[in-house]
Amino acid sequence: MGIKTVGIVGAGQMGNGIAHVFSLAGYDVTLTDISQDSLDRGLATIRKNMDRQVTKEKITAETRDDAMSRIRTTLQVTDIGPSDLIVEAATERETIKTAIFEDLQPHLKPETILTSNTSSISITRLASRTDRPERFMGLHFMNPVPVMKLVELIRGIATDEETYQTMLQVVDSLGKTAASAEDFPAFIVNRILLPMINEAVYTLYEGVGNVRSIDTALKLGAAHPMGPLELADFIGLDTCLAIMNVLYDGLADTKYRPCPLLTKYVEAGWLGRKSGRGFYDYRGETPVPTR
Ligand SMILES: CC(=O)CC(=O)SCCNC(=O)CCNC(=O)[C@H](O)C(C)(C)COP(=O)(O)OP(=O)(O)OC[C@H]1O[C@@H](n2cnc3c(N)ncnc32)[C@H](O)[C@@H]1OP(=O)(O)O
Ligand SMILES: NC(=O)C1=CN([C@@H]2O[C@H](COP(=O)(O)OP(=O)(O)OC[C@H]3O[C@@H](n4cnc5c(N)ncnc54)[C@H](OP(=O)(O)O)[C@@H]3O)[C@@H](O)[C@H]2O)C=CC1
Repeated sequence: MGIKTVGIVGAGQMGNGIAHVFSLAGYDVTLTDISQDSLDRGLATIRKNMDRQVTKEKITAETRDDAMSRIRTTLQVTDIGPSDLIVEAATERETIKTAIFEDLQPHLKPETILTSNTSSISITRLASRTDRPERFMGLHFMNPVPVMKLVELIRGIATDEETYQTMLQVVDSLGKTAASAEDFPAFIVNRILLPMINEAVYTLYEGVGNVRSIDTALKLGAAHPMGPLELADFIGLDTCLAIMNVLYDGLADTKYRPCPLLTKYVEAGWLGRKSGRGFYDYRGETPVPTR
């Protein structure tokens, strides 16, 4: 099926990045969120990131203006019902995602494809709560979306071949590369990445190193572009904890036990960059380690 219109749920760091790449690729995008504030911030971020691409001569000012004009925002999730493709990118909590799909269902076209950008939650289970498990897939972008080349494609047990082929074409049209993963907790990237981040938090918790030494060690010693604690702050510590809990519960193996220090940061509301404080404090000129 030809995809022209895309409805995106959640205007947070992933949702606005996903709107950015779809609109630049020529799709008509409608972005929805539960708060006007998040929609305003999401649009401002898209504009800022496109401005940066103009400055770096990756796109022209005209391309940016065309793309921005293809993005609409709405507080009513039902407004995105008539889209050809839905990308759900709301908070990483299964009850939230399920409720969104339930609210959307009566407003969808029969042929609409549903996708979730979930980092870890079972696609089969999310799909089973909708009226179209055969047209439901995991479409997992990486952060920052405009920069990272990969999109993981996850088929649920019932996803049909046509939907999979359509989504392969969509990923290609965005200039990204797809990697297909089976539907097991946290798929491929986060099955490997999050235990590493969790281990970095244990390394901090046990006093093997401080925030700065752990990040410097992995950046300069293993050529990672960001240290694991800096990356955790970038992803969002709430999201990191949610992914570890899905791994721990879904695979029933103690090796995925979330570090108590990660839980403590989340309980404090220190969620990383998005809340101004995490393993680093971002409220001043330069980030300052909190341990
Ligand atoms: C949790 C999940 O479910 C899955 C995940 O996403 S896990 C997270 C995966 N992501 C990562 O691992 C990111 C690791 N970090 C990096 O790769 C790099 O630090 C980074 C790309 C984020 C920034 O790179 P950097 O070199 O430190 O900064 P910077 O020079 O500002 O940016 C590099 C390029 O990206 C561009 N860029 C950075 N952020 C951007 C954004 N949000 N939008 C558009 N362009 C952006 C910059 O303009 C720059 O472009 P040029 O190469 O043309 O100069
Ligand atoms: N962060 C990352 O690096 C990555 C995250 N992901 C996944 O993407 C999804 C979003 O993550 P991310 O963007 O980081 O999270 P954010 O917290 O930045 O954004 C989530 C957004 O969803 C909104 N939201 C919450 N409930 C609803 C709802 N019922 N309807 C509409 N919008 C809602 C939130 O609004 P409010 O703020 O008002 O609550 C917020 O604006 C998650 O599933 C996450 O696992 C995937 C790849 C990478």
